[in-house]
Amino acid sequence: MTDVVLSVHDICKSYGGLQASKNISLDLRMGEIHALIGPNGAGKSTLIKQIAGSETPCSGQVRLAGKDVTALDTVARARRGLGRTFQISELAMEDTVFQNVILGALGAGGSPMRFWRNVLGMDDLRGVAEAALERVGLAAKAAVRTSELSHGQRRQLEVAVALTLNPTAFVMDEPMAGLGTAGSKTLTGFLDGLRTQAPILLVEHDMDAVFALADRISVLVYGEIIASGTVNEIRSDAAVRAAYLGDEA
Ligand SMILES: Nc1ncnc2c1ncn2[C@@H]1O[C@H](COP(=O)(O)OP(=O)(O)OP(=O)(O)O)[C@@H](O)[C@H]1O
Repeated sequence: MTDVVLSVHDICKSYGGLQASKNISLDLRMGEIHALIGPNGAGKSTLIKQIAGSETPCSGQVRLAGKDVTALDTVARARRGLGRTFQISELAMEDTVFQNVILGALGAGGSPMRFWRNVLGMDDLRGVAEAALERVGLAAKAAVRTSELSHGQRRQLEVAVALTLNPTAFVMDEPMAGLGTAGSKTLTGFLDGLRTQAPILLVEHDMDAVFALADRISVLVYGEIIASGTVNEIRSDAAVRAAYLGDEA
């Protein structure tokens, strides 16, 4: 049996004359964190959007848990187990932590009430939300207004929202963005423990976090994967050092 949970095959995407994805193939395996790194404008977000379903590739295929999901929209992919967190937070800052988890779960269900009423009663939904908050360590903050959370706690709350759909894979776009050194360290520890629940495709510029977390790293430059390997392989790759890492390696 294959341990590949999520994969893209030969994805191409153009915006006018600009080729943002050039024949990209990569996979995410059970239990791992696979980091996707590269300079600004390399095409990381474009690839993530095609995986999540908010952009359609010109050619190529996205597969989730062995099924071709290329033709499905974001909601359908979320229902099939794709958990996503965003570069820019989509949380409702004036709502409580608990309301965000409930609303997030309802929203991810598409036409909210209809979907969830078919699947879960309100008590069950509360239970799902409470379990998700417990899992990310925010149970004690359930009644707190979201704007009062630290940036790091908001990231954990986004993960809690994603957890309500019991994801088989996570896709995270720059979760460390906006966090200080201490916040990044805390979130790094949290993500480290999350990979056993569902593997994580992690787009991240914070190289300390990437080197601490990644089982594998793929490097994207000008829409192309120029290298893929373990942390040590990538750190010592001359082309990667020249194109992106420089002294950070
Ligand atoms: N909707 C769009 N229309 C036209 N060009 C786009 C669009 N989205 C992205 N691009 C272009 O595609 C290229 C890849 O952009 P993308 O945002 O995917 O890069 P990135 O690696 O995520 O960058 P960053 O690290 O800064 O977030 C860039 O040249 C960008 O200007």
